[in-house]
Amino acid sequence: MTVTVDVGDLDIRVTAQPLTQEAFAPFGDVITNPRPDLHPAAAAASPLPPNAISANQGSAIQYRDVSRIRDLYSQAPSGRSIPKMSMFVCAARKLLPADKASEGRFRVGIMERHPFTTQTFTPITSSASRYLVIVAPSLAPGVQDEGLPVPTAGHGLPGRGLPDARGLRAYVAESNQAVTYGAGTWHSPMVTLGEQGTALDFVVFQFASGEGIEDCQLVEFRSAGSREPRIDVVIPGQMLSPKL
Ligand SMILES: NC(=O)N[C@@H](O)C(=O)O
Repeated sequence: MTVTVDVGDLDIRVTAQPLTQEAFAPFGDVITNPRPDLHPAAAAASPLPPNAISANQGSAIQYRDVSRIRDLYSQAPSGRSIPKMSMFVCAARKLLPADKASEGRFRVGIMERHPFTTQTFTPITSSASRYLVIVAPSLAPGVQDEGLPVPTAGHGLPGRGLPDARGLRAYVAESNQAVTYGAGTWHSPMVTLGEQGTALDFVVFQFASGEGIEDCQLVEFRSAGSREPRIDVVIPGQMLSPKL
């Protein structure tokens, strides 16, 4: 089910920032090797981070609980779920021109949420290597979202309410970072960055019931009259240039 939201003459420009756990914390988790400097061979002799253990006869480091996974379908109308692993092959999006020639701009027309489950996107080696993570907090409940089921109990959930475009945040992720959207977190469908014709492949893990309205709720931004809604993310030039 798609809810159409009239954003009137809203004109928003958000500049994307690098994806870090600290910046993204209100919306979910970033999963990346916390100590790329630490080789498993050295792990036996060096102190490890608190969530790490030496594993596989000393040939690996295991970092535990790297992301919160939630299955809240016991609170859904269906009351059932199964774990789902899928793959999304995400084409690099065409960006719009921005104020500076080096920058790119992405117009956000649609947001979605999975109210009863976290959703983890893990990139795997592909022709593209960066992506944009766009999220928004929830507004207070209103008449337009009355029909959308959400969990009523659970610590730290956004709860009811349509996306608050004024609170939009955008992050540029590298291919060594996976991201978990918190249950019920409004987010844009994946935006791969890179040359046209390239794509970034993701292994995606979530729970689902098979009931459309429980699994994925969509919002489309519209503007009264003929004008397109202006909810834009600006990607700074240095985040678009290939890595050295
Ligand atoms: N995030 C994204 O690209 N898509 C999804 O969340 C989906 O379930 O379709």
